Amino acid sequence: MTLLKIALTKGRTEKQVIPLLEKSGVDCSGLLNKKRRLIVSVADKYQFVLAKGSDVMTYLTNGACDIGIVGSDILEEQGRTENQLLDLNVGKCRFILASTSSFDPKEERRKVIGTKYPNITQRYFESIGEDVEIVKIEGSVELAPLVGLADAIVDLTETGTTLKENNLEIYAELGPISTRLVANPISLKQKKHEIFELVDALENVCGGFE
Ligand SMILES: Nc1ncnc2c1ncn2[C@@H]1O[C@H](COP(=O)(O)OP(=O)(O)OP(=O)(O)O)[C@@H](O)[C@H]1O
Ligand SMILES: O=P(O)(O)OC[C@H]1O[C@H](OP(=O)(O)OP(=O)(O)O)[C@H](O)[C@@H]1O
Repeated sequence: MTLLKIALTKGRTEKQVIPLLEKSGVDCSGLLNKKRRLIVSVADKYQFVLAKGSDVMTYLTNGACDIGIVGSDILEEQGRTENQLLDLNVGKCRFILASTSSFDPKEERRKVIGTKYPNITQRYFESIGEDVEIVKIEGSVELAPLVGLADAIVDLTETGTTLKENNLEIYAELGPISTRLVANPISLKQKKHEIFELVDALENVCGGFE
């Protein structure tokens, strides 16, 4: 049987995708009991490679995996939005510009923006004709305007709890995000049947692109 190698973003994405796989008929007990294992075979058909989100597309472009499951935030940041087969409609959140209540977006000086997403931030400010300085931060981005590291941040929000609990306000909406299934184009030719069997099964439970 042909094995489908799937680079799955570990952590939050993995937790949201496992129930979808189960609903589509894939027995995920191996994944649920994986402990610290990073490669898990499931149903003799799939080999899940548990990767960091920002590395998922590297496994695809280098031919190490056939399929990737990753947030559209990462695809947009990396400029790798092609070859998406399915919107899994989980991991839903939004890109926002946020800061403290004293932030004035109209103030005419070169602002400092803290973010994990420098390319998206650059594109957004270019689109509104503003030149900003971008400071790359790897996590807990909400800290930046609170400690004076940045005037504002571009980050993700889902429930709004993190912003609220840190007294931050939304100044602009930059677009929606969700988890996507992406194919390696070479695998799509070589393993077309296996890939579409999985895509069709998942599409029935997640709806696909709207
Ligand atoms: N608050 C959120 N609500 C819903 N989806 C989110 C949220 N935060 C992130 N995501 C989505 O889930 C993906 C993985 O997020 P996660 O927080 O696990 O990654 P991470 O910040 O890189 O974590 P780590 O550094 O611990 O690996 C993101 O790329 C994004 O698509
Ligand atoms: O609107 P909410 O539901 O509160 O979610 C938003 C938070 O979730 C993500 O952080 P994550 O938990 O991934 O931690 P991180 O700061 O280490 O990236 C994101 O960067 C926000 O901080």
